Amino acid sequence: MLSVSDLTVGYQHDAPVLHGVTLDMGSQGVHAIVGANGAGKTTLLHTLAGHLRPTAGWVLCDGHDVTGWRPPDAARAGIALAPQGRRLWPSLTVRDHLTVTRPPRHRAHGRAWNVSDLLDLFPALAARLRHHAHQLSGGEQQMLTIARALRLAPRLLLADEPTEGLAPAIAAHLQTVLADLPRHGVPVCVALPHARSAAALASSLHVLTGGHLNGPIDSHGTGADDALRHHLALTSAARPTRTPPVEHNR
Ligand SMILES: Nc1ncnc2c1ncn2[C@@H]1O[C@H](COP(=O)(O)OP(=O)(O)OP(=O)(O)O)[C@@H](O)[C@H]1O
Repeated sequence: MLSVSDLTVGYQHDAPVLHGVTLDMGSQGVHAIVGANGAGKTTLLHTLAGHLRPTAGWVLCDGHDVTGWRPPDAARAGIALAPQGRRLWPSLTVRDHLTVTRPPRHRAHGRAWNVSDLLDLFPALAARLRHHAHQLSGGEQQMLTIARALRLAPRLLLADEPTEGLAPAIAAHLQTVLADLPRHGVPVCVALPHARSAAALASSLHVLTGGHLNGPIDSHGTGADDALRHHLALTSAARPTRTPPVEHNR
């Protein structure tokens, strides 16, 4: 549903962070953007969500040119961002976060998620409904960040480093939830620093290095040249144990 072509984006006009990035995300699966700190993952996701305006290239949504769109335009098209750093509202409770967030009117809807659906997805939040965001653990805050984004009934969820700083067991739980979202009708684009966790989660991987995007590579490493495969350390141990829903929407 969302694609970018030859995209150049930066914060200063003469110093682009992303160079000629081309990426096609279909309406299924989990797409991972893998890159080291500072590679430009957030820059790419923020451009998709309308927070940054490219200096060159195109953004297409359902085949329409939406280059330079603003966040409300992206939200109306069904793009929801679960941002790095979570950006929860400290004075609001968990229940408040889930009830004040609603899909914008006059927009393209994905699956509707009511509060009980979200508590089924994240049972740990059920006991925390009256707690304020700042009283939650890091893992609970991340669950709430994803749950809040799902309340927008997205057609595509952008998740920026959702497992950053979390204990391995909590990170694994969140990865499982994200990997299952396409089965609930929500494709995902997730930015992650490590290829191993991305390979366990995603149906296709792209790698950002030096502002250039490589890939797609499927979860078996197909599509990677030898140098990139070595870089990713996509060994058999890194492969998912489930059968991945590899898609061919390009
Ligand atoms: N608001 C900004 N103003 C100027 N430069 C920025 C800004 N935000 C990010 N950058 C620069 O853009 C580059 C890419 O940053 P970005 O946050 O997109 O990377 P990232 O891959 O998400 O990194 P991380 O994993 O550390 O979050 C970095 O060199 C960063 O310093």
